[in-house]
Amino acid sequence: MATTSLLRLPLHRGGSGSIGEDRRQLCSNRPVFSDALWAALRRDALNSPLARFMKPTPVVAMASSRHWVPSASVPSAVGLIDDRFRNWGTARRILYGVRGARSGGRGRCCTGTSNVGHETGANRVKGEGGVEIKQGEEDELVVSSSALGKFWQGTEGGAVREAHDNGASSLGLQNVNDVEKDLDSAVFSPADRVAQGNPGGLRHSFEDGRISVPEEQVSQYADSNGVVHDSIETELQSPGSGGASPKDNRSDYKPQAKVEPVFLEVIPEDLVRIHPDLSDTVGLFDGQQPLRVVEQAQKEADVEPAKEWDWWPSGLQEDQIKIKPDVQGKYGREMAAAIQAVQLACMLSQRVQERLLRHEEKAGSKKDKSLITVADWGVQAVVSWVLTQSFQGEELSMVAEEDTKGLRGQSGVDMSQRVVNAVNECLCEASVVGIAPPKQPLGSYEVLKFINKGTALGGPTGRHWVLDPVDGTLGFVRGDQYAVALALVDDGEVVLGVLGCPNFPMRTAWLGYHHRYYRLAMQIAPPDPSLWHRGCVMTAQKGEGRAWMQPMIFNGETFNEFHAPREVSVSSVVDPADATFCEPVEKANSSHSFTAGLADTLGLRNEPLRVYSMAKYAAIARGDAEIFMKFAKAGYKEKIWDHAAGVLIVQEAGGVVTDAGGRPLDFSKGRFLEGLDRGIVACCGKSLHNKIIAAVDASYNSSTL
Ligand SMILES: Nc1ncnc2c1ncn2[C@@H]1O[C@H](COP(=O)(O)OS(=O)(=O)O)[C@@H](OP(=O)(O)O)[C@H]1O
Ligand SMILES: [Mg+2]
Repeated sequence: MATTSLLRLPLHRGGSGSIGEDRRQLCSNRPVFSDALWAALRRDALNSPLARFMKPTPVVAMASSRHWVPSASVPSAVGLIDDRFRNWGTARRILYGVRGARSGGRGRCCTGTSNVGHETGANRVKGEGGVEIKQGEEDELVVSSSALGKFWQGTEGGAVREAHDNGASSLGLQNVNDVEKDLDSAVFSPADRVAQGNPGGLRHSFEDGRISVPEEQVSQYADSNGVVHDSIETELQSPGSGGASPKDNRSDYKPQAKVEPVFLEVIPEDLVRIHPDLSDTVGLFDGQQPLRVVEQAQKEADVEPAKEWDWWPSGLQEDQIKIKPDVQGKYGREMAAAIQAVQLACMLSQRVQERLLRHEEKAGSKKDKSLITVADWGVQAVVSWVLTQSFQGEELSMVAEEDTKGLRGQSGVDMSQRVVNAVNECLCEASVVGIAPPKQPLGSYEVLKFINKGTALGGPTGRHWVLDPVDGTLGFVRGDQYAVALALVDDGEVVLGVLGCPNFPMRTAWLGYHHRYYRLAMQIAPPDPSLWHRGCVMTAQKGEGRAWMQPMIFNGETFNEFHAPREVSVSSVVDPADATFCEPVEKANSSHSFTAGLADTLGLRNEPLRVYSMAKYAAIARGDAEIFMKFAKAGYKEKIWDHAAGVLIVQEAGGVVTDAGGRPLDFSKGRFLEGLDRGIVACCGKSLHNKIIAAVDASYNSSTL
């Protein structure tokens, strides 16, 4: 049977460091007796890939608790119950580290920051020099160090990186020698070590770079899954606990190292229970188990009080809400919910965009440097909430662009609070789309849970909602076009598409004006609704052969006959000389030179229409343009949420969409459009489409794509 090493370090209750009944209480100046801790950390580390970078150097971990992790970050503690450490039975979260070992900086000691569990947002305390200890049911700290080695990766050039989910956490240590040098700087003198005594009561010695612990201190421990672990029993004590102990006397302790070992965090075991069965973890929060873990996290740690709404949100009483979009067809029920979700979510995105333009809100960036805003998360939460409300008791699988990584940690606290506020601000108006608002505002934990529902993997069977909460983020932050795109994939086929384009006016003529202009104009003199100045929502169901457009709900109005959908259809142009093609605004997303070459070959005379987002599909579906082409750089994998809704709407409006080889796009392979041949070509009709595919074939090999 596989064994992992586990060190169980009982923490003593009482004294100034006590964590007592109130688990949120901070533990200040709680020394963690490092010989014990370090022994635990090193014992397996020395048998891990990290070992070759390490010297047998005891480092003292001095915990002094200062930082409290706000409840908003707690779901992040369970947010990645997926990969690296799944072979654990149970573990508690330990963050330990050394001040100065900052990510990306001039790290002074390779200890850095780590979780002994899976990714828990360690970065938020990195470099802050504080320690936090949250207490679980039992006063016991469990350190399992077997995964430590996995946390670190040696790269080809000998560089050490944190194999942390947050890719930004390179320690900036360039080679093995640097690591060793840095470790040297963290050595505490033997005299210090003697002075420290061996407070944990753990006897061990270092020989040939390996740590050895006397047999009698090692016992076996079986976790709840029956996995047997080696365990070492020793003690951690807080300064005031239990009277005169040699361990208490550490307030004058001063490490000689330039770097100061810092933090340690423990969270209740249940928060980070890891499911040994892989099937429990696939799809993350999609399965029951992980959600239960989140639930547990809420109970244990989310202290945010649920507040009542101060007022009945929209002025409508629940029993007055009668509006329900009446949608027929096989997926009529789903379509009705999808329209409500998109209409409501667009209210949120519009608000956020206005705030961005007024500089009251700002965008952040993701790991891949792409932009993200409150609206990306907020829309995802709102759509997820509406779908959950609409299909209560039914399983909900959602493949969506965002996850909650960027909302974790210290840096994410502020953003997550803004997201929660935006979501509540929006949900309290849910009755405008015919849904009763929640009885009380959602807490941060709930909002993050709704966002996390989007982590499903999709695939060839079953129903999966596919969502791009803000497509065309660049356009969005620039105050330009963007789309909220929701589709339903049933057994691998897109069967329903709803595309909300808040800045894409119903009437094409208005496209000539920048939407900021007419927004301004509207404030001065509100125009007649028949001017169709506002954004639109386009919809289609598979097999209907028809596509629809309705005005976006605006300024808190409720659904009414004006919002009834109007049918749209593609352009009837067949002559390339009269056709207009759309393409992404950014060259980085699609080669403008390649499409210019194609346009030339085909005799397209009009200037390309460069529009952000899936509004391009909307433009084709309603005849504003004839062709949409996207040729990303080789190696870029298109995501299903960037196309699903738009593709169906164009097809049902009478258009043709394929890859550049003329094959249908395959939405059955998970989160990516696997097997896509070169690029995407959407066209108003077959004959134009055939010409483009032929032209691509003729010129692709000589292109630099
Ligand atoms: N390198 C690269 N190549 C191709 N495509 C990429 C690339 N990087 C990102 N993306 C995806 O493109 C989505 C934006 O497409 P747009 O058509 O709106 O592009 S553009 O902003 O008008 O240039 C954009 O969607 P959002 O992230 O939702 O904005 C991305 O999914
Ligand atoms: Mg997108």
